[in-house]
Amino acid sequence: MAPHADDSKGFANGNGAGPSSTNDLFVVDSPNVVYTDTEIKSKYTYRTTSVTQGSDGKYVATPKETLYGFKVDRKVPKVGCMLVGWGGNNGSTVTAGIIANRRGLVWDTREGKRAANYYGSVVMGSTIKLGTDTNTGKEINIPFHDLLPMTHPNDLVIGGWDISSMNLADAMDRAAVLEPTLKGLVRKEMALMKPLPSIYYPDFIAANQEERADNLIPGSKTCMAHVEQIRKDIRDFKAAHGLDKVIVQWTANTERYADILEGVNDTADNLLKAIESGHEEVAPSTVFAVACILENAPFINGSPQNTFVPGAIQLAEKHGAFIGGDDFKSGQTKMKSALVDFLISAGIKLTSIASYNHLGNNDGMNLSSQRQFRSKEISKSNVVDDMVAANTVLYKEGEHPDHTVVIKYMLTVGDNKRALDEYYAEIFMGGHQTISIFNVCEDSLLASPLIIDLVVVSEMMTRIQWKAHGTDASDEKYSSFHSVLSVLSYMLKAPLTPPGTPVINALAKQRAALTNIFRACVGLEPENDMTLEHKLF
Ligand SMILES: NC(=O)c1ccc[n+]([C@@H]2O[C@H](COP(=O)([O-])OP(=O)(O)OC[C@H]3O[C@@H](n4cnc5c(N)ncnc54)[C@H](O)[C@@H]3O)[C@@H](O)[C@H]2O)c1
Ligand SMILES: O=P([O-])([O-])O[C@@H]1[C@@H](O)[C@H](O)[C@@H](O)[C@H](O)[C@@H]1O
Repeated sequence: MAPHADDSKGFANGNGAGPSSTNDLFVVDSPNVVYTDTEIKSKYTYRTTSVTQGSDGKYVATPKETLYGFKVDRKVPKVGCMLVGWGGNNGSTVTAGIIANRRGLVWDTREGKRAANYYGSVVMGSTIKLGTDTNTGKEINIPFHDLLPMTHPNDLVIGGWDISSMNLADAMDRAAVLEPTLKGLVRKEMALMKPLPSIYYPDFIAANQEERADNLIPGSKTCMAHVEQIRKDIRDFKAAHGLDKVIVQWTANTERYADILEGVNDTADNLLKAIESGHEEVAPSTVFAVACILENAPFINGSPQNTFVPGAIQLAEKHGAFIGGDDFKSGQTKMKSALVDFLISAGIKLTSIASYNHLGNNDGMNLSSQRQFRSKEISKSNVVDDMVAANTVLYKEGEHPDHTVVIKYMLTVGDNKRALDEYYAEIFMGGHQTISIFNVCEDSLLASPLIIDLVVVSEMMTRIQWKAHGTDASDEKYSSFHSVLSVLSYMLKAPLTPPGTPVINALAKQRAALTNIFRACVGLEPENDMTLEHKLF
């Protein structure tokens, strides 16, 4: 008979319900995992290695085990996704994509018929290794989405804000991303979608954005009324659609960095006071973050600006609200975070990276302004830091490859960004390796699946709790993960992590962290690819 959770005794076998699987695909048969109709509880031994360095400089590595308990709420709620910048290229494209998938649309193109899909979504388009077939020894891989009871993007209710009043059908035309045949199939539904008015503080985005700003909440700088209006919008959206939960994402224009000022945005209290007093250094994206934190709606920043000033992070921690960011990792940088990992972990000394791109969408027009470009330059440059720092064989302390980022606005190519990269490296005995890449990134078609992944994973994280297993399980209460959702890093260029914790940019490590944390929630060991079963016989 399947084990059944009994918190008074911790994890104990009992006469519980049969092992109803987390889904139709699999069930974990283990004394460390118990299923009830509402929860999955797992006991997980987290194995790490603690290292100390003796006075002789020698390292001492000590294997360490920490026992955790995870609890997953199996009830998939009704989820809303509110996008800031809904009328933009990404917002209109992801909305059309979800409608097309929900309705199973097929449309004509010059290359023949195309059907709706979620390609580019790690949750909906990739698989994870469940294990090895007992009889055949072959790998059994399952869709990542089936690992835990995650919400399905087809079920998401989409809404949001934009400083442009354009309805989503016209915004889709303005974006010029999707095939006319597909647009025709979703136009009627999207024409009924109109962004809520938003806050607009001209100094934070390029002046060339002013002409589209015709859908505004009054006030050109921060005030508590703006926070309250956004909170009300979230509540009204939730009520109007009978939602259990709302996730908010910033896919609006890239803002300039805000100065970090003592007494203004350095603490939660000072940030709230600064908003109350209308301080000019509080950005619209930070106002949205504060509103979402106070409304307990997870807020994800898909752009590179420093939305999460120290006061915003402290406020999120204080309220136990989830935040994540920064800057969708969609194309050129995603490639970089994989290629640099490959080169450096192969012992090849990368000495320079030249990353150039040009694009002709509104994002590119906004980035043609230096202060907004600077935000993007930072997020596109820092992505190699962890990989370089980890290899002290190739790089001396403080040594770093030359790295330049150039972004140019060229209207003609529209949303189909051209990314040209050159990776130059030293190899064996004075040789060199030069890798030159020409990468056409259809930016919104690459970013939209990330918006979906960020919603699905963030929402899943609101239903996962953990506890450290001491001697008496009954006294321990479950807690949520830290407010800063660093588990989202795979989708982001500049991953936000809890203060004082390391930033990991290597793409493979980011994906492993995400999949292995979800595996632990059903009591499965991390995937380690040792495949000893195929080596030791
Ligand atoms: N591949 C990608 O497309 C990609 C990758 C990484 C990051 N991003 C970031 O995602 C964001 C959106 O990209 P996009 O191509 O959709 O840009 P876009 O310019 O087409 O859309 C941005 C939208 O935000 C709106 N907006 C601006 N300020 C606003 C405010 N204060 N409140 C509400 N709406 C506001 C604009 O009117 C516009 O409709 C940009 O910041 C971009 O840098 C995009
Ligand atoms: O994700 P990625 O392709 O490296 O980066 C992209 C940049 O190349 C592009 O210039 C910018 O407009 C997009 O917002 C995105 O940030």
